[in-house]
Amino acid sequence: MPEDSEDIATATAAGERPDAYTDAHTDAPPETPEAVPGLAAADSLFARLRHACWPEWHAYLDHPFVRRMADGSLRQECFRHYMGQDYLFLIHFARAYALGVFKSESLEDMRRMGAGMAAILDEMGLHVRYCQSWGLSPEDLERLPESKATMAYTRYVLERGLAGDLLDLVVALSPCIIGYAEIGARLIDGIDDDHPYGAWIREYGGAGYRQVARDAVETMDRLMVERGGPGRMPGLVDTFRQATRLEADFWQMGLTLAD
Ligand SMILES: Cc1ncc(CN)c(N)n1
Repeated sequence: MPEDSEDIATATAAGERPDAYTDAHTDAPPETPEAVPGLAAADSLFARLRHACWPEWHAYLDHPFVRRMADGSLRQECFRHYMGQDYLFLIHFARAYALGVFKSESLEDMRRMGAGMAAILDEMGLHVRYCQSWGLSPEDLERLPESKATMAYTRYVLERGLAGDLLDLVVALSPCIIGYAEIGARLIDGIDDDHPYGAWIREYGGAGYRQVARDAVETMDRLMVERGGPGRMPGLVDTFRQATRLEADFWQMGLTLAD
């Protein structure tokens, strides 16, 4: 997690910056599931779901919001709107992890879900620091009206968790947790000290967040062994696809300042 609040205070929408994201993602789907370097093995459940939903995954990871954040050309207004909504989003995601504790059938799963909730609450420190640099308090953030994209995504995940079992819930959560680690890993390469979105990139591209994502990959695999079977795959793919589409919609909400 970045300690450097100057990093945050200088996060203004800069002009032209070198494009650090040009070879980030190809839209040609790989023939078989691929490993995600540093995050997931090719035969992991996450890699298989990512492969099954390749067009949606590509649209999420390579969204114009991400490209503009990478090259520094994203308008600060868009970033602020996104960060405010993301604060509300994370409150609901913390609730979803708490639901995961409730749905757990072993102490191991309870601990994992509890640790996931703690990681989400820690992540909100990034949002608080950014918003403080813009003169906003955490209370101001909590009072923001929730956008339709925030509501749609968070309620979808909570509903999957309520209607399904813990495996359904962790699959619904996975594009959020693991997708940002994949994006962060791509953006952090060669990033300048004065990058306008450096604090965000260092948060999601850093070792701490990568470990959170690795833990999520491992939990998914373990639950798939315990509760999965070939009959589960179509439903899990559907959940993963919907959550991934809702991630892309969330970027779009930031980019268009949608309410
Ligand atoms: C919308 C969204 N997706 C994912 C993350 C990373 N936990 C996030 N903060 N916001």
